[in-house]
Amino acid sequence: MTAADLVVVANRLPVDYDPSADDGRGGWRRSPGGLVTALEPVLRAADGAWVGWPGAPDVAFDPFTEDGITLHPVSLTEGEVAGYYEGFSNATLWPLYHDAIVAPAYDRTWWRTYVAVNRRFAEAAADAAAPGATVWVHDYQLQLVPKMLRDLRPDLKIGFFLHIPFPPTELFLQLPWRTAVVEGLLGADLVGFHLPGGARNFLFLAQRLLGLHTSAHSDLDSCVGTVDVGDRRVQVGAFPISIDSAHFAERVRSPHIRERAAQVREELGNPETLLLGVDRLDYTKGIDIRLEALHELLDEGTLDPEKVVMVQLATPSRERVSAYAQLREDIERKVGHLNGEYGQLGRPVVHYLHRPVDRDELMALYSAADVMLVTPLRDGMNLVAKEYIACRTDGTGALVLSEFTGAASELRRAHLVNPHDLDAVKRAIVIAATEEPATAARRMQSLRTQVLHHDVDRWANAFLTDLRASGSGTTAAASA
Ligand SMILES: O=P(O)(O)OC[C@H]1O[C@H](O[C@H]2O[C@H](CO)[C@@H](O)[C@H](O)[C@H]2O)[C@H](O)[C@@H](O)[C@@H]1O
Ligand SMILES: Cc1cn([C@@H]2O[C@H](COP(=O)(O)OP(=O)(O)O)[C@@H](O)[C@H]2O)c(=O)[nH]c1=O
Repeated sequence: MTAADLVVVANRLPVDYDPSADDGRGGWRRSPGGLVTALEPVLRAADGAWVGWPGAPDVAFDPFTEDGITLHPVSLTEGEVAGYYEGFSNATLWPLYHDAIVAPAYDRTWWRTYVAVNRRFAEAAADAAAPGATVWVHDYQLQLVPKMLRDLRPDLKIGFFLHIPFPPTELFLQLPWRTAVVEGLLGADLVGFHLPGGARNFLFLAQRLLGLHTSAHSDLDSCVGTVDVGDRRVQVGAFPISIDSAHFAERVRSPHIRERAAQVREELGNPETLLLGVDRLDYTKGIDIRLEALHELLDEGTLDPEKVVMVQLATPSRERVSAYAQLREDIERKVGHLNGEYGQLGRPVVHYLHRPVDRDELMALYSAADVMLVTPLRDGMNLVAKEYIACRTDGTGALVLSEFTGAASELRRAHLVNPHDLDAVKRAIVIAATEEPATAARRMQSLRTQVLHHDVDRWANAFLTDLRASGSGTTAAASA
């Protein structure tokens, strides 16, 4: 395999290996989550390489090419999946970075596995990159890779982007390995976050934990500051991610998706109001909140069970992490209660699917739904909110959106809610479902303008342009 000029390094490859697929012969399927949705079109256009885990333990594959991208699988043992992925990434960092919605666990053996696996990713990236290449490292699972990779390959341009929120500094300071994480990230030439707040928190920590000289700017462009690390100047910026908006807007118009959207409404009994939720089954997503809101609205008679139907897709996620197993029980109990009290024979009020749904079916659902419910307690961005808007090509539809998503900072005309305030969520659902059509259309028009103009190409270009320009500026150490 020839080395690539642009290399993406992420925990997952864009495809997951499922050993039980195809009657036990094994097969590949699309990986879950918004990171893959966002990066796949960017890398395909650049003929780049992607370094990542194939999603199953104890399998090893040589590099191969899929759809124009060279994939470099990184093998993990069962024990490494438990310590690095389920443990340190998803039972320590994920809850800590999402405002400690569940308590983060601090386990020294998980940390040691995280260090060892980060080193393996850094070595794989060093092998995949051509001389002077650009390497773009992604997300909380790989925060040590930038420094490890710089030590191996000082010739590379190294960028890092965090897809989840960067936490308030007092929460981050709980992490026993906080200094090593900040040092790891500072191996990059550019460290990017969705929002300026995350970038500012990181600048503060670089100064506080490592005593480094930092400067912050309040200008409107994407760069919010710099950190001087020896003779290098690291840029720190905010780059809100997006979707391939034009692709969604075009594909949703195809006849088979339109027909499927009409069929969905028909199959659901042509409800007056179709509510939709689309999430990984994650405690950050606030699925329980929207179910509670619906339950109370039905209890008090504000919504009529004859006229409203909710569809909730909940892709299985991180099922061996205990908080996720607990969440599944909770959500399924709530769905059962709602249907037990308000469903009819053959006509539940909540249709709940616990499996991944493919993109065309998802677009048909976006197209069919009157109100999209996006109510996370915390979310880095939330691409689902943007996908729904891109699919509303006729200008109808309404979005109820948590203030605590990254998307809320751009989608100001959505029905913004504080998900901790159940009455506010209920009010927003009712307003979204009943708003006068001309007012709703003006809202949707403004949301569509935002999403169609700020697409994933713009995000990637902004990041890569700043990355390629990084390294300028003289630090005190360099001029001494
Ligand atoms: O790989 P998994 O453990 O199955 O999780 C799926 C992905 O979830 C997270 O996605 C985030 O990235 C999105 C795109 O930037 C963003 O919109 C969303 O708010 C985030 O939650 C995670 O960050 C990825 O690494 C995972 O692959
Ligand atoms: C439920 C479901 C989702 N998708 C796709 O997954 C991503 C989700 O991205 P988002 O940023 O909203 O959140 P996370 O990354 O999961 O934290 C989005 O592109 C959805 O279209 C899917 O393809 N199929 C599904 O069933």
